Amino acid sequence: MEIRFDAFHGQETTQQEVFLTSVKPILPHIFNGRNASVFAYGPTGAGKTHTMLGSQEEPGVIPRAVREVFSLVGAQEEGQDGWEYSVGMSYLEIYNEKLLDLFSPGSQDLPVREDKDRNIIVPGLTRTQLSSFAEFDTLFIPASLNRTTASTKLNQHSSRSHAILLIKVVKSTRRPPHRPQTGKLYLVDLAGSEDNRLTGNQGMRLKESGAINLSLFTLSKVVEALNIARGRMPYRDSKLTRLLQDSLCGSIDSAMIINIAPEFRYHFDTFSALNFATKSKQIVNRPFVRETVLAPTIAPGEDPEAGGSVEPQNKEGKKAEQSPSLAIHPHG
Ligand SMILES: Nc1ncnc2c1ncn2[C@@H]1O[C@H](COP(=O)(O)OP(=O)(O)OP(=O)(O)O)[C@@H](O)[C@H]1O
Repeated sequence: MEIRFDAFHGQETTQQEVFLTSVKPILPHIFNGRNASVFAYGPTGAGKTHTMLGSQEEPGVIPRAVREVFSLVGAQEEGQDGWEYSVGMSYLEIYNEKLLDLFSPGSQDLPVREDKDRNIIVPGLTRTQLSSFAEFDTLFIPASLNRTTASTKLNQHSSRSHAILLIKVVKSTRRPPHRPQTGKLYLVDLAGSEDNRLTGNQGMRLKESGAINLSLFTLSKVVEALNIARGRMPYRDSKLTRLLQDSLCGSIDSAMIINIAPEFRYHFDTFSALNFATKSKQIVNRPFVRETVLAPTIAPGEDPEAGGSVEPQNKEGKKAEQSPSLAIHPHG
C-alpha cells in the first residue's frame, strides 16, 4: 500500500516543528471567515494528547495555535485594516456519547443542533470571550483537568473521551454595516482506538472503549462517504461526527496528524490509522467564506448560540479545491 503524506515527524522532531509545519499555515484562513481544524488521530498511547496539549516546558499544538491566533489579531489590528476582531472559546468532551462542557464540570449532556443555515451549534455550551493568550492559558489549563482520563494497560493517563477546543474569530468592520465574518478553528484530541485484546479492558473501561471505537468507526465511514461524494452521509450516527459535520464537509482547511507507535504489537493499529489517513487525504474540499450579511442584534461578546438573533448567511467563495494536509507523528 502506498501512503502519501505532507510531513513526517520522527522521534527527534520538536513540538515547535510539528506546529510550524503542519498547523501554522492553515491558521490565517479563519481570519477570512473560513473554518479550519486540526485533528490528532491514532491508537491509544501513541501520543495524541502529547501532540495537542504538550507540557509546560514543551507546549503542544493547542497553546501554540491560540498564541498564533492572538499574534495574527495583533498584526491585523496594528495594520489598521478597518476591521476589528473578537476571539471566543468553548471546550468540550464527548464521553460515552455524551457531550459535556469542560468549563462547567458536572454539566448535563448537551444537544447538537443545526441552524437554518446548516451551521452546527451547541445550545448551552459555555463560550468565553478572550482578550489575550495569557487569559486563555489561565482558563484552559484547569478546564483540561476536567477531561475524563483513566489508567489502562497501555496508557497510565489514557483519555477516555474526545476533547474539542473551539476557537471562534469574529471579524467585523469598525463602521456600520459591520458585516461580521466568523471563522471557527476546531482543535481536536481524539480518544485513541483500542484493541481490547491488548488493553484487556473490562467493565467501565470496556464500555468507554466501545463508545470510542464506534465513534471513530463512524468518523471513518463519513470520510469514506465524503470520498465517493454520494450516498448517505452518516454524520448523525455519532455525536463526534454530528458536532464536526460543518467541519468535515466542504468548508474547511484541515490538518490531520496521525500518531503511530512503531512497536510490532501495534502493527494492526498502525496499519488502520495509516489507512484512515490515506482516505482522509483523498477528500477534496471547497472551502467557503462564512459572512454574516445581516447586522447582529446581540451585544459584542454575546454568544449567538445561546439564543441571540444573528442571521448568518453563507456565501460561496471562489477558493480553489484543496485536500486536508496530513502529517505522521510516531510516538518517540
Ligand atoms: N513524542 C513524544 N515524546 C515524549 N513522550 C511522548 C511522546 N508521545 C507520547 N509520549 C508520552 O507517552 C505517553 C502516552 O501519550 P499520550 O497520553 O499523549 O497518548 P494518547 O495517544 O493521547 O493516548 P490515549 O488515546 O490513550 O489518550 C505519555 O506519557 C506521553 O507523555
